[in-house]
Amino acid sequence: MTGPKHFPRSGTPVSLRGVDKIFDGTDGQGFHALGPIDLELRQGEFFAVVGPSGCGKSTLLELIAGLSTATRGEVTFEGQPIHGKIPEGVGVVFQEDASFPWLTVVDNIAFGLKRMKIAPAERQRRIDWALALMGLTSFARSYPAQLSGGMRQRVCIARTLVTEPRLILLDEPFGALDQQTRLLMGDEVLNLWRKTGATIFLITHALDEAAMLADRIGVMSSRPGRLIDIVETGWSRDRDSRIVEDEAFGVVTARLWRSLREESMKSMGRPGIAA
Ligand SMILES: Nc1ncnc2c1ncn2[C@@H]1O[C@H](COP(=O)(O)OP(=O)(O)OP(=O)(O)O)[C@@H](O)[C@H]1O
Repeated sequence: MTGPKHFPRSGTPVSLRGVDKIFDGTDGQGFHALGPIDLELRQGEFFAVVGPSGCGKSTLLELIAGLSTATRGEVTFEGQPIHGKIPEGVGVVFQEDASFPWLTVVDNIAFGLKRMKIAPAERQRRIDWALALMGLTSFARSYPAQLSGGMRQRVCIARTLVTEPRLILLDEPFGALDQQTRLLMGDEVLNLWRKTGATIFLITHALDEAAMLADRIGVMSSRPGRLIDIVETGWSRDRDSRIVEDEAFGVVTARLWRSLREESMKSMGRPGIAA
């Protein structure tokens, strides 16, 4: 049982240059949600973004996913401008449990392949691989209601994985889960990241989650969100959730909090309080 085989090992999977997002405001004024943002993801890296509530994290992910269009600047995936739809090779997993309750686990996962013209044998290979990778093989015939929240989220990840994305976008995928389950789901994601070779872009409000999972962490300012710091964690590729016991983990989370504290207070309308 094997996963994707032919991933490019060099180049820039995602590039954002001078990107701003301005929504139409209710009073006729534009609502500057994001930017300007300049960012280049590295091939095969795990990049996380943290930032205060409402700073534009989901907006940033939607721009990369092709679900929204930049007002200014350019967003590219593997050198091609992104607009209008999710590019082939990109998979997205959202926060909410998006499994289909009327389908079994295996049918939920197969759903991700529906629009792709794939021969039955290859389909089955990918489904078996994703079931095994996400630890769902013995639950293949179960319905989502028979699974825990963590397992349902694994179904959603598996549904994305069968499309063999080269870039996986995760928007607070563990937000609804308890702390222990989140740490263990983090291990699952690190495992799939190693096994697929995909580039991962994760949005999270949890500093410990970002610190545990990512190679690099972008810290965003309060709205309009800009990148005010990029922290390199320096973890080895075979890390897992035990990294939280490491002294260096405390150093990374402390640096993130230092960068974020003032910005978080601004987003709560309380600049400088308790400085
Ligand atoms: N379609 C839209 N039209 C108008 N305003 C929007 C739209 N989508 C988002 N916004 C606004 O843009 C800002 C950024 O929203 P976004 O959801 O990207 O922030 P976030 O950092 O992901 O927030 P949170 O951490 O609370 O989930 C918010 O003020 C939000 O209300």
